[in-house]
This record gives sequence, structure tokens and C-alpha cells, in this order.
Amino acid sequence: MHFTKMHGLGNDYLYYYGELKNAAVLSQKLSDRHFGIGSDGIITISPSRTADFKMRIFNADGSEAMMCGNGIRCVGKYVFDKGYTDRKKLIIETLSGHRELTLRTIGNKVTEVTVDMGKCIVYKPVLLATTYGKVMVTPVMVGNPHAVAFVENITDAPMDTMGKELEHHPYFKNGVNAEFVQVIDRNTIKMRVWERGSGITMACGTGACASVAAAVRANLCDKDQEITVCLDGGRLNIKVLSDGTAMMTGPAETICECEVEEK
Ligand SMILES: N[C@@H](CCC[C@H](N)C(=O)O)C(=O)O
Repeated sequence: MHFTKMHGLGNDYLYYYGELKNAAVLSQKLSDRHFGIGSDGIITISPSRTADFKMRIFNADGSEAMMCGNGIRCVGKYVFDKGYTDRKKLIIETLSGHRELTLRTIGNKVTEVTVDMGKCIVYKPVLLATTYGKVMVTPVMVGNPHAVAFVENITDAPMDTMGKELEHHPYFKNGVNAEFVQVIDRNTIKMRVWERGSGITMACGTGACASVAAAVRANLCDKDQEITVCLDGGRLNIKVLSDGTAMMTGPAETICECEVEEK
């Protein structure tokens, strides 16, 4: 089996062209950073009846996700760099609907991708009790569920305690991705994430959109403005438009090609 390991700001997945029958099991095995290749999960790419391509996302624990912001940029790079398309505007089918990509290239390689991430649905903040204390979170849907908590200092963010616990908090029936956000100024935020199904990752595209949407709701950032989101793995530019649509721009990179023998 042939996989291509790619990343968007260190959020790394193994990309496979075609359908995988045992994707959930393979994702758990291959994502293991000691006994596998090491990744935050597997993403499959295949032809679509309603769009240019279809993507499916499997977290490192084998659960299937509805959407992946860093992953969808890499899908754009994958299909263009490998010659599955020569178009620079693409529609990708995901479990949360269709998303439009605009590819930027240098030579014949994609370097950066802008994605229309669809509308972010921001809910009223809620105060949740955890073993580690109470936390105010803003629930946001970006095709997948997020809980955004604003903190004073991102370096002290309780990632593997409160973040981990929030993933399975009873308030979120299907689990949640937990983001801790420090607002630096009206154009810049810092964000760290505990991802549902994968744990701490270097970056999360949907999480970055959710964080900006929550910051706009709290009047900490402005809509229709490019906001820089600083993540452990680098920076993303996010703009939340007046109708709630998030536009995300960021890099996509290929790490290596991998041959896996099924045992
Ligand atoms: N890393 C992703 C999100 C991947 C899915 C997520 N863990 C979920 O279960 O919803 C991103 O860049 O958006």
C-alpha cells in the first residue's frame, strides 16, 4: 500500500489515494509514533460523484472525522502535485459538505492553499465543570465540533489535563476538539489544541477557524479582517466574513512517500 506523508503546520497525516476497507484499524496502527510511521491519522482521497474529489479523515484512534482544515489543504496539494488534476480551483467533498480550494503554486508544485471553510456556527459560551476546575468555553461548529477557551497565557494552557478531559465532556455528545486561545491583539491570536481522537497536535485548521469565530463573537477580533493564528507548528491566516464563512489560508507540505506491506 502506498501512502504519502504530508503536513499542514506539523498536523501530519498519511494520505492514500482510493478507498481503504480497514482505514480505522490502519489509522491506529500506522499513526503510532513508535511502532508505526507516526501521524495524526489517515486521510483517503478518491473520485467523487458530486465534487472534484472526496476526502475521508480518520483520527489516530481510528474514529472518523467530519472535516480537517490542515488536511484539506494537503489534499489540494496531493491531487495537483501528483497530476490527478491541473485545475487550481477545486471542490472537495467531505462528510460536512463541499469545500472550495484555491491553490497557489510555484513551478508545478502547490505551496499554499486558501479554503472556503463554510459557515462557522458559534454558540453561547457555557461554563463547564471539570476535575481541574470550571472553564468557560464557546462551542463552535466548523463542520466538526470545537470548544474554545480563552486564557491569559497560552504557555500555561492545561492541554493534557483539562483539554484531554474536555474531549469527552458529557456536554458534547460526540466529543469535541478543545482549543485554548490567547488573544495578542485584534489581528493576532495564539492557539493550542487537544484534538478529538488524536490528542495534542501541532495545529488544527478547523480549530483555528473556530477560535477566530469565537474571538469575533466576543468582540476580541474583527470580522472581515485577516487574523494571524499562531500555532505550535506555524501560522495560519483566517478571515471570518460577515455571514460567518471562514476563509483559511496556509501551507501544505509533502514529507515522504511510504510503502506499507499488509500483514
Ligand atoms: N486536524 C484537523 C481536525 C481533524 C479532525 C478532528 N480531530 C475531529 O475529530 O473533528 C484540522 O486541521 O482541522
